[in-house]
Amino acid sequence: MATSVFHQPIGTAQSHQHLQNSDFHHEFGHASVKLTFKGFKVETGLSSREGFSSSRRKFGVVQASASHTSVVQPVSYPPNNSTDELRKKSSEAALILIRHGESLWNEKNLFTGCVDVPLTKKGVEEAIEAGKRISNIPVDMIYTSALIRAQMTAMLAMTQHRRKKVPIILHNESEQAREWSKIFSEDTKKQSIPVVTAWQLNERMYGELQGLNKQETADRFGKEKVHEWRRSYDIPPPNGESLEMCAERAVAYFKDHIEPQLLSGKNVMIAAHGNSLRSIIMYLDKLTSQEVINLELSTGIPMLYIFKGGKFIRRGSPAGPTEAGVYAYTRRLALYRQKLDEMLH
Ligand SMILES: O=C(O)[C@@H](CO)OP(=O)(O)O
Repeated sequence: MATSVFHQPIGTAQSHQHLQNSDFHHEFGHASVKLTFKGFKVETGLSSREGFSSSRRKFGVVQASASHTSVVQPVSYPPNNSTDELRKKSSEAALILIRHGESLWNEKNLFTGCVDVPLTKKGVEEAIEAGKRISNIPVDMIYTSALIRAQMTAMLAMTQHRRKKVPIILHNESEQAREWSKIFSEDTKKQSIPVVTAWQLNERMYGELQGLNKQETADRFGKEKVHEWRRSYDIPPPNGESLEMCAERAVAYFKDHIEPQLLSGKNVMIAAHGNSLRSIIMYLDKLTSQEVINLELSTGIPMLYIFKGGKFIRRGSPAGPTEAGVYAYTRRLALYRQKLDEMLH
């Protein structure tokens, strides 16, 4: 079997060869990935200055909306710069990314984009399986796209979580929606995980390809043209979004809304889509526009990053609920595991 990409430093030319390997996404899902947890010491991704300053700049917006919600604990920054630097250095949190399980249009091989299609039975099973893999990893906040396939995936995955907190979708679309979904028990709030839905995390908008069969489109316009529409970085499909355009809104959302949560020590799960997640991974792993072309994500396979000292450290895909190695990554995760064991036994 080929070496897993997680045996290799992601930031090297060699590892990008691995990213280009078409086995890449299968390897995420293979049980042997657990070996890769041992001695993996590569730091990749964000050198965060730019990201954080932009996060801070827009942070008022996050706080303003969070303060109206019933379950999100707003995060706040200390005013003083040196304390801020210290916090940046000391904070650590888990970030789980998951592409939704198979949808009914994945099954039919149709371009889906922003069409709101549900999961197949296989997709439901994939989401549950994904949930088992991450069932011991703390999750304090969930972000999903506005599309049902990502939301189903997040909710189904959480049915498997050992902590048994209840994921609750926040409704901030109007004052009335906020009022009507209020929770009046602090205890119940503590046993909840806020789920934020954001259109910015949606699949790229596929324009006039939405609803078309991928094979028939390739037969009609040529395999190369269709590959260019599907995987080039900056060439949009007819009247749709290029990956670059999708990245503009998805990565901006990540920087402005999700990074501040990670920075405050919240463990975050994002359930989204092939292309919105490819653009976020491009940012986290600092892939070039050439490298991202060959990055493929499987449906329903969670990917774990540790956010530490202002950097994203890629940890691969948790092999299963019994994989103790996952928790050795950071002291906080180890403590969380210990507490969880004490609580549940
Ligand atoms: O149809 C879509 O919306 C996407 C994801 O399924 O397809 P592609 O992999 O071609 O970007």
